[in-house]
Amino acid sequence: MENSPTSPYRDDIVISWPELHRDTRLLCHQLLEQGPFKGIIAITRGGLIPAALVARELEIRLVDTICASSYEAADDDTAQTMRKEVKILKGVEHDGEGFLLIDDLVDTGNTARVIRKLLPKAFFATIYAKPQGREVVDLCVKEFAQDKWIYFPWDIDYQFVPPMKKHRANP
Ligand SMILES: O=P(O)(O)OC[C@H]1O[C@H](OP(=O)(O)OP(=O)(O)O)[C@H](O)[C@@H]1O
Ligand SMILES: Nc1nc2[nH]cnc2c(=O)[nH]1
Ligand SMILES: [Mg+2]
Repeated sequence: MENSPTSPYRDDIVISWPELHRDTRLLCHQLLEQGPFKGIIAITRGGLIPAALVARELEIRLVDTICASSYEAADDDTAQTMRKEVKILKGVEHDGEGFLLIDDLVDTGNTARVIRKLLPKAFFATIYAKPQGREVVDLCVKEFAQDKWIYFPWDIDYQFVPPMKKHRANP
């Protein structure tokens, strides 16, 4: 997909539903070594689906949310979004002790840093991480370079792609 010249992202990683499911299950294997947890706190919105999958594997029924927003759609309607100040729309009233915080990914680490301050005692896990944010979380399954933009299955759609041969300069 097209990247604007000012974007820090140079490459796309597209994650399919089966890949997300498999990666989340890999995370769960490692989380089983860390628990038990009293409950899960999903960081909206990206953490909601991973948190549901983790809740199923770890048999946790107490699932709460921290509602955060840190990126807004760019004016030109590209999928990659502009960074804004992290806003907390809804928090929780404890320090996170015994709880598992789940988000889909950590990129710059801005969102995770703000949430870590609110819940310093929670165990923080994401499915994916990029280098600038990796240190902020306790656990992730896969790491990607800082210049990759990750498309989650809920961001994308199946569509027709012309045969590669049509794009070659000298057929
Ligand atoms: O490490 P950072 O640079 O802060 O970026 C990571 C955050 O950005 C995305 O959320 P976003 O704010 O786009 O909202 P969403 O989860 O509702 O899509 C993603 O789900 C993480 O929460
Ligand atoms: N979907 C998605 N959201 C993000 N928010 C910050 N970085 C990313 C990314 O790589 N992909
Ligand atoms: Mg998010």
